[in-house]
Amino acid sequence: MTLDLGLYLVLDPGLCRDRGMVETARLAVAGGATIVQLRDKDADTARLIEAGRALRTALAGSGAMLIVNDDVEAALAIGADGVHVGQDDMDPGEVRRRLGPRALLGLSVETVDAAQRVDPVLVDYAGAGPVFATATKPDHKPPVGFAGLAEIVRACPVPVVAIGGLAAGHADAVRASGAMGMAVVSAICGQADPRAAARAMAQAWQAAVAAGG
Ligand SMILES: Cc1ncc(COP(=O)(O)OP(=O)(O)O)c(N)n1
Ligand SMILES: Cc1nc(C(=O)O)sc1CCOP(=O)(O)O
Ligand SMILES: [Mg+2]
Repeated sequence: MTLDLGLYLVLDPGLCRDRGMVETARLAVAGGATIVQLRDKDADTARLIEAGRALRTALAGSGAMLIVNDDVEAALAIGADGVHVGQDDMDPGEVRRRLGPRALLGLSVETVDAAQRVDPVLVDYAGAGPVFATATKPDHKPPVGFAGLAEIVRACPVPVVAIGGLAAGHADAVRASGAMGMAVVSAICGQADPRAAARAMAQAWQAAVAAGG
């Protein structure tokens, strides 16, 4: 399967509220999300596995990839397409060793220095941000803005997906930075109609790509 970072949904169980993560993901993928990340910072491995298996079943045949945040053992048990880790999580070399050669490995990079240190032999893509301050991740690093994002993209040897405070209206600027997609939580999870929200974002992204930005 080809890696398409275009519209990367990061799930948040709190923001999905009564609709739940599985239905939110299903609607978002119907609207054009290309990747879904299971991110539940309060769940232990057993709960992540349960949620991830339900997500995997719901997304089967959709073409969307399933990534698990932080937890390699859960990703392996789920049979997910990959794992995303941050600079303060497990070492990428160790993640790759446990994950095997086929699964995807995403790594957060918040600075040019971190981007330069990404090993493309181990890491498949980078999540760069936050572009803007966001209440979704209270412990986020300082916002980089679009200029900072462009510097990170230039320094990074793997494709970059931008994250942090993004909405459909940012597609042109994100694309102009050289990023290969937009990762969002609240712009989809927190919305009354996640499918329509995802469709608006996916269309904005595709238009930005078609415009050659
Ligand atoms: C696509 C993407 N990019 C960045 C992150 C943030 O990862 P991390 O810095 O490890 O923070 P937590 O998400 O674990 O709180 C991400 N999850 N996804
Ligand atoms: C999960 C996450 N990681 C970030 C980073 O900067 O690494 S920002 C973030 C949350 C993004 O949420 P929203 O789209 O609602 O702003
Ligand atoms: Mg993490």
